[in-house]
Amino acid sequence: MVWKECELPEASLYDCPLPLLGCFGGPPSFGHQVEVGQAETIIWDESRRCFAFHWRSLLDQASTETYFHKLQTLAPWDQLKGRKGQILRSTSWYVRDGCTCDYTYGDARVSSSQTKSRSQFVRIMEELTATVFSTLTPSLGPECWPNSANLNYYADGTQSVGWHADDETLFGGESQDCSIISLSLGGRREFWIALKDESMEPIQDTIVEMDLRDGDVLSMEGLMQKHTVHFLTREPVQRAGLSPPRINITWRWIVNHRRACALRHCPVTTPSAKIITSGANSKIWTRPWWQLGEAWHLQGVETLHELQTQWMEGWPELCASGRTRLMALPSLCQKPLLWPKA
Ligand SMILES: O=C(O)CCC(=O)C(=O)O
Ligand SMILES: [Fe+2]
Repeated sequence: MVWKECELPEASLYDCPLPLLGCFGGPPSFGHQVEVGQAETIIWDESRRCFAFHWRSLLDQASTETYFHKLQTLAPWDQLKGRKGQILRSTSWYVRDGCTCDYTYGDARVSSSQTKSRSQFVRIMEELTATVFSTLTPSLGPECWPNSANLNYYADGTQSVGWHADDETLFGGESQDCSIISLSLGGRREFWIALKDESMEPIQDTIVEMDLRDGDVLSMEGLMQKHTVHFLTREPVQRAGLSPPRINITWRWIVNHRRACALRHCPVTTPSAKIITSGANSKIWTRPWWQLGEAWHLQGVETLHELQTQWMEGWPELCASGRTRLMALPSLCQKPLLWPKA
């Protein structure tokens, strides 16, 4: 789907580089079958700075079955109910590394403190986070992995999530780049994405439909939460009650911790740069590096801090020279990122 260009374009990738998770494993494909582990581009809208990618079967069946079973039985599920008392779905909330932020979803508040007593749940989530992110972004360490995840349990095809954006203040998605990565376990379900109008309603002729199957990963990146809404549909009535259960894990980066959280003033590390170290040289890949080809070599620069202090001054000339486009000088990343030497 190609959306009509936005009249008031957002900052371009050229002016404000953004490392896209969908590009970590090589050029993402557009609209054709890709190899396992490679991303397919679902949305590439530079004018709105909206990007979405789909990895089919990132996790194999043995892993998905194990994690499905463990999470189904051990996650501290809270049932969300509609006005008539019907169960909409169940949710659970996971935070890493001493964060105590809770999460509000509509009227429901999902507390993180309950997860403290659920050390088994935390262990499973740690393991699953490591499995997924060491596959998606092998060159980034655990300090760059998301610091939270929302989990949904859909008992059957009657349970769903209506049109919404993940634009809570915690994640900053209403106004700044915000990556959200979701993993599907269990039954296949249909997922829709659309541009939104001023009243947060989907614009009908922009709807992108896709299937999310067991083991699939979907990322929504850049300003997706500002410009679009998404929807997990109900299954058609005749088969809704028979559809197999599904668990969805949606990882996010909390960038605005709550006032009571000990991490309130701690810098957040997101994968805002891709520096590949090889030998004595660090390279920053140009963007899109598979089109422009040449990578920019940075002698001996190992941390983002060095990169910023040593290179920011020369940045306008570098861009103006047209020699290269730097892949990433992050807005969100306030902490130096260290990459291991090859
Ligand atoms: O279950 C899904 O795939 C979507 C869940 C979702 O959009 C959310 O939790 O915000
Ligand atoms: Fe969502």
